[in-house]
Amino acid sequence: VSGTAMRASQEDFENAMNQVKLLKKDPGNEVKLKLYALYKQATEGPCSIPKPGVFDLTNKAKWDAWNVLGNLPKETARQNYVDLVSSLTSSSKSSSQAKPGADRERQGYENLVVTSEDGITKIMLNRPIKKNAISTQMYHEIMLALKTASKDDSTITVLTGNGDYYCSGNDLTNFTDIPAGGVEEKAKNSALMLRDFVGCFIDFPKPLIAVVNGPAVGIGVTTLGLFDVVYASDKATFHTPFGHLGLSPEGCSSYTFPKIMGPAKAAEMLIFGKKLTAREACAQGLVTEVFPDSIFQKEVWTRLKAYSKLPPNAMRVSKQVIRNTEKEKLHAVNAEECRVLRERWMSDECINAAMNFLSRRAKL
Ligand SMILES: CCCCCCCCCCC/C=C/C(=O)SCCNC(=O)CCNC(=O)[C@H](O)C(C)(C)COP(=O)(O)OP(=O)(O)OC[C@H]1O[C@@H](n2cnc3c(N)ncnc32)[C@H](O)[C@@H]1OP(=O)(O)O
Repeated sequence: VSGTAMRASQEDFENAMNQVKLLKKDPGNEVKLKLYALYKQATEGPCSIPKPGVFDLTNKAKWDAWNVLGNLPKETARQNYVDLVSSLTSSSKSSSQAKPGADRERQGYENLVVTSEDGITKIMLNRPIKKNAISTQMYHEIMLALKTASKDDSTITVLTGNGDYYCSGNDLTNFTDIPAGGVEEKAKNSALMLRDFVGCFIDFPKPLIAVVNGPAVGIGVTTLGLFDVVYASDKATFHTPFGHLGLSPEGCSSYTFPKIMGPAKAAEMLIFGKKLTAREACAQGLVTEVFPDSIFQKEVWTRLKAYSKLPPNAMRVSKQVIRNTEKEKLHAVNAEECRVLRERWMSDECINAAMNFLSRRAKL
């Protein structure tokens, strides 16, 4: 694989890294080693670590693959990485069956349905049997969908849920998938993932609207403080049971919620886990408007279609003027929340709460 015609940007490189995590088919060890080597070369330069012993087969294979790249420049390695990922994703696309309407519906996501129509990109969480709980794969899919939507030709972007729930928060089975490096490694990687995930909401450049079709829990609620507009069905509820789960707030809610509803109301939600009805959430400023469930979809989409026809540049610029004064602060809050959570996830309080749910001893 070579790529000298164009130079891949850091953003292209990061997108390619996300795409690798979403590959449906295992590309095989040879390709994985090549990806590993190009990644190391692109990020660290030529291999300078000691050669592993002959019996350390895996690390020796990785070392060989990296070392063989010699003095290949970092930029070239980055471009080759992007080219290689692109060849993997295009071959997997052409081998999967095209669905009718695929021009408007972006396929390739396992737990999202992403459509673009009437100037609106709709990202729908699509795991209704698990109440749209967000698995690790889904965090990556949502990040990719948001990054793609930020660059497409739609004027506004909507996040919503399929089924009776908007989102039941973090998938608690994420606590069971512990890698060889143990719970510390999992907590470290999860904190990085969460920071990137919330960062995508902070940096989203166009109007971002939540269409909250049903109950929202945990991170499905906290991230609402980073949307521009939140419409809710009167069947929706808003629950952040961090205390019950031995957790602490995320999604910048430790900053946005006190700002939106005042510190006392925010504390009741974020420390004591008080569940709000849609009307209460609206009265406290977290929700823009509540609609009876029977007319929710019709009313909201009629309104959004009208908004999507407004001049796109004016909408973008207005959003940025509103957001830019806060951006640095929001990123700092996000980093601090993730730092605290990394500790929480390793606490007995948190691990016991997750295990109680998973062993069906507790539910919210
Ligand atoms: C070591 C470190 C690892 C850390 C990894 C962290 C990664 C980033 C974390 C970001 C921080 C986010 C925090 C949060 O979001 S906190 C909130 C977490 N959510 C919950 O606690 C909700 C748990 N669910 C429930 O209490 C109930 O399911 C609910 C009230 C939502 C619905 O109840 P109902 O009776 O109507 O329906 P069921 O319980 O029968 O649900 C149907 C099936 O869906 C499964 N389900 C629902 N929610 C979740 C969930 N959050 N995680 C996993 N699975 C969920 C439920 O088990 C049912 O499945 P089965 O049919 O197979 O039994």
